[in-house]
Amino acid sequence: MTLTDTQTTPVPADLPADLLDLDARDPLAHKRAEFLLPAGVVYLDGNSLGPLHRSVPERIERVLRGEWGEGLIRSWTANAEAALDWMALPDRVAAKIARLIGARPHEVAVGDSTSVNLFKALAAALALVPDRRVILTDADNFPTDLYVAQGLNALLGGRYELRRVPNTEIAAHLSLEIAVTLLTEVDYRTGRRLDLAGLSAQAREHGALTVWDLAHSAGAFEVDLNGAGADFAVGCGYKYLNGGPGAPAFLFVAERHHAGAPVALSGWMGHADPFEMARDFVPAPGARRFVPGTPQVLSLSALDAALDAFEGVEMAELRAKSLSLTDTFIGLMEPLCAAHGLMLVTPRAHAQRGSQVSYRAPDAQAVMRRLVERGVIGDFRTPDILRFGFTPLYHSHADVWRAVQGIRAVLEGQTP
Ligand SMILES: Cc1ncc(COP(=O)(O)O)c(C=O)c1O
Ligand SMILES: Nc1c(O)cccc1C(=O)C[C@H](N)C(=O)O
Repeated sequence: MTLTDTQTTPVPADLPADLLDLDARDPLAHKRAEFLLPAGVVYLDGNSLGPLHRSVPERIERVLRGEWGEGLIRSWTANAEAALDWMALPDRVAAKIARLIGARPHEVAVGDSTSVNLFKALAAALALVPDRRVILTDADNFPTDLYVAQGLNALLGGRYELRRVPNTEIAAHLSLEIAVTLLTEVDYRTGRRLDLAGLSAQAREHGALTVWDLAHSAGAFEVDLNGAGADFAVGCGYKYLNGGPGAPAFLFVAERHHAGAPVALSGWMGHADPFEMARDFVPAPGARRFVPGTPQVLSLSALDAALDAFEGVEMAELRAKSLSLTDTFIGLMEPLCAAHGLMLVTPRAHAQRGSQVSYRAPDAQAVMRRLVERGVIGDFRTPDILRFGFTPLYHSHADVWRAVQGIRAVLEGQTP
């Protein structure tokens, strides 16, 4: 299959004029050409794995042959003045992510997986509220968030209660018992978006700390962690940030916690001076102390290159387009829902919607399998969810139209 400049994809002949007009006025339309996508595919799964950014293959080639092949170990420190040294690569990537999530560069650490960063964040947060014993979370939180909390609690002698409540009832369950709220801003199944600012403020009023999972937020719309007074956050590098499979994740630690938050995984690369080879851990300044080991240079380089897609992008514009895409999709899907028994589970209210649209559907797994065969790539999530992710950097309203035509064909049992 060839990877193509998706700008060459022809506009469907039957595209309604209002959608054509929305695409003609799209201030982000030029971004589409930066991504390499397979021809004939409508890719609605960038919320699981972002596509390949045009700059990545060239960057990886340069890192492989030039920096690794030729530079060898010298590349850890070479060309620092030109910001090309590997040692400070995590910091450069952190600065790019910081802009997208309303953080300052030294509040963001990049490395490890989201799960590992959840562990570090939760361990630090719990230690900062030593007199409380309840972790409040969403009953339907992403499994890794629940498993990490369970594992950490077991390590801590089982002294915490993991209180799981529906994500519509978090505020009602805040009390003086809660040590930490462990919440994912956008629900991976339904696409429901929580009120990060409001819940952070309410948690603070109750003396609880917040750990936010931004897996389905970072790069999808503007996030303002400091504006919200959030304490800790984590997120994935391979979803809306397009860093590639297994890309390093990020961890946000608000500056006010740097001095007091314990570093559970205190490794040598989080030391203030790793090559001093000192016997005792002295943390590096800022959030970098939370990345214990050697930076993952190849995957960090891919993420670094892919993040340039956000350069010059106004996040409010990104959000406006995301809402326009999801509104259009919801509207076009309405007759199909009525005819084929699909139920929209994503909130219609903009403030409560991430950048995906999901439906409960009869026979959802088989429907998604047929959709993928037709080139409309979304996700099936248990037990009966069809999930479609929209990414304003490379989707057009014409893509939404194409996707709905594909869904109609599958639901009506047409053969490709
Ligand atoms: C909400 C959420 N958190 C975390 C993860 C992933 O964590 P990790 O990067 O450790 O696989 C995902 C997706 O896999 C997710 O949807
Ligand atoms: N991380 C993933 C992987 O390694 C394989 C397949 C899917 C994923 C995902 O990211 C799943 C995703 N977090 C979700 O929201 O469903």
